[in-house]
Amino acid sequence: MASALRERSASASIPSFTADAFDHVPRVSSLLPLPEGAATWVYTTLAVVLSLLVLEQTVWRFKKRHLPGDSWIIPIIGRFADSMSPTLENYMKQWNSGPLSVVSVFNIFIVMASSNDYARKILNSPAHAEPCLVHSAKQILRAENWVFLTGKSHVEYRKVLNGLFTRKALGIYVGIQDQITREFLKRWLDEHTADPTPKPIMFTCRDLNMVTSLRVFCGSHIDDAGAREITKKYWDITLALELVNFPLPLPGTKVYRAIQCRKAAMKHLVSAAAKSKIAMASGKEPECMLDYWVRAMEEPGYKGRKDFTDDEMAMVVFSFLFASQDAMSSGLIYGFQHLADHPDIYKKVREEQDRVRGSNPDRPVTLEMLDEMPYLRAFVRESLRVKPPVTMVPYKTTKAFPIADDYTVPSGSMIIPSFYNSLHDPEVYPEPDVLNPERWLDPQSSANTNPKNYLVFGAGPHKCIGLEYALMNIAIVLADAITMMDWDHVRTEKSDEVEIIATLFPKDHCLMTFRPRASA
Ligand code: HEM
Repeated sequence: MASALRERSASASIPSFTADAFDHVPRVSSLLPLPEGAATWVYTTLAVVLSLLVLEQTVWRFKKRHLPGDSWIIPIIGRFADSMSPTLENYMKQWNSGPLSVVSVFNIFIVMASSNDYARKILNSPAHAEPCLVHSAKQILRAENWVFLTGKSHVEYRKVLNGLFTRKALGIYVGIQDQITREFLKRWLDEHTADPTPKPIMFTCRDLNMVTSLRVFCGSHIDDAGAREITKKYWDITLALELVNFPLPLPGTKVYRAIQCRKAAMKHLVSAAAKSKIAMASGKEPECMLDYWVRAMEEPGYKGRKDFTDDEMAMVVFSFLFASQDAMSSGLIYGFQHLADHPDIYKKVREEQDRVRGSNPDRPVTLEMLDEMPYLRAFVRESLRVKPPVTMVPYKTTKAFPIADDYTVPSGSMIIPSFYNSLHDPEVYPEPDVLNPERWLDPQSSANTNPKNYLVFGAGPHKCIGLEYALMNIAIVLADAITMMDWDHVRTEKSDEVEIIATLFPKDHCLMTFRPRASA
């Protein structure tokens, strides 16, 4: 008996690899009561899924090569969770991990370029990379929008549109910007007089900016109800501007809601373009960008160039709203916050305003007056440098892009030049986090002698077309606000934290109080 037990336990502890040895192990098929055909299907599916997962990791490693980035990726979604709630700290970690680094989101291979040289190389290599903006941009703007054009057709389009931002054109817009700003500031003052508790200026600034844009672009060709509808719905577009969205624009998704907003806005913009053509044909004076554009198309020198349909004009105006609303709002809000937090700078900006406006604070702002405000212009430039509204612009490689001697970005990848490190380079901007408008006042300063670092508006063939308009508008709002009102920023522990909603905003949305100016 004892020897029999010994024999049995020995054979049980070290089974020999014969078919018999597995006789006591229940067969998998007996655990899963599947008909034989279905079992084959399940095994095949499992094998295919497993192979795809292995393939996914292998492709990732193959593309990544030696660049900093995850050693393996979360299957299918990759860093989707991070892209849903991006933080500046996470981005900075990524940018500081190397001049080129990689991430994967929904199997989109993404190369981040953080150095000035690589960022500029991407922006200036139209043969290898073109802007794709965020993932949802084509769905929101429509794939045929001019901003997606490349090469010769993009150059031709831009040649016409550049004409909308000449000094002569800006001279028309400045009066509209000044007038709308004053109307809004009066309303802010009334609201703060009725209820002096500090209020976040996030949405007040967004509304001011949207109404200014609509009136500059479309004048009275959009009625107040239309302007209100676009202003109200536009937030849905901002929310959809994540780096990578849920792939399908199904009802209920952010991209779906953004598309509905575009449709509503386009209805008003197409009608505005048609009304502008009628107004100009009847001999009226141009009062907005659309009028100015229609008039330019009627000039004899324009013959033979592209005629724009109402729909095409509306799509251009929509692209301007798309490109400007978030960036301008961010620039404005940080402009208010930075001025309020730096009383010495606030004082200098106000002194300059009083000097230029003399005894008449109600005198409408003109381009010539803005020329006499170098300190304000230096401040706006510096405020945008410290907190650049657009920290990066996604591009897509159209062919393999040999960006470095030891690395070629595969064709079809997303490649993202980031501007933050260029704009905070201590060699060019000593004490880069310090807000110092004076660095722009000395023509020999390293800030002025290294313009290639100032990437707030990008570079290359797609450099921001609205640059001068943007600088002018932020300057006018701050100039009017500092002339008409006294303001205080209520600092919270979140004032210096950054929230990324398409562009950068202070996390507490900047709590301000405004009072009528005590002394003129
Ligand atoms: C503070 C405000 C603004 C900032 C920071 C800003 C920044 C930028 C940046 C970084 C780019 C990408 C450049 C590139 O790919 O190299 C860009 C492109 C563009 N911006 Fe702006 N922008 C601002 C305001 C505006 C305004 C007010 C308008 C229109 C009125 C505008 C219209 C455009 C357009 C149409 C493009 C695409 C140009 C093209 O593809 O040719 N932007 N902007």
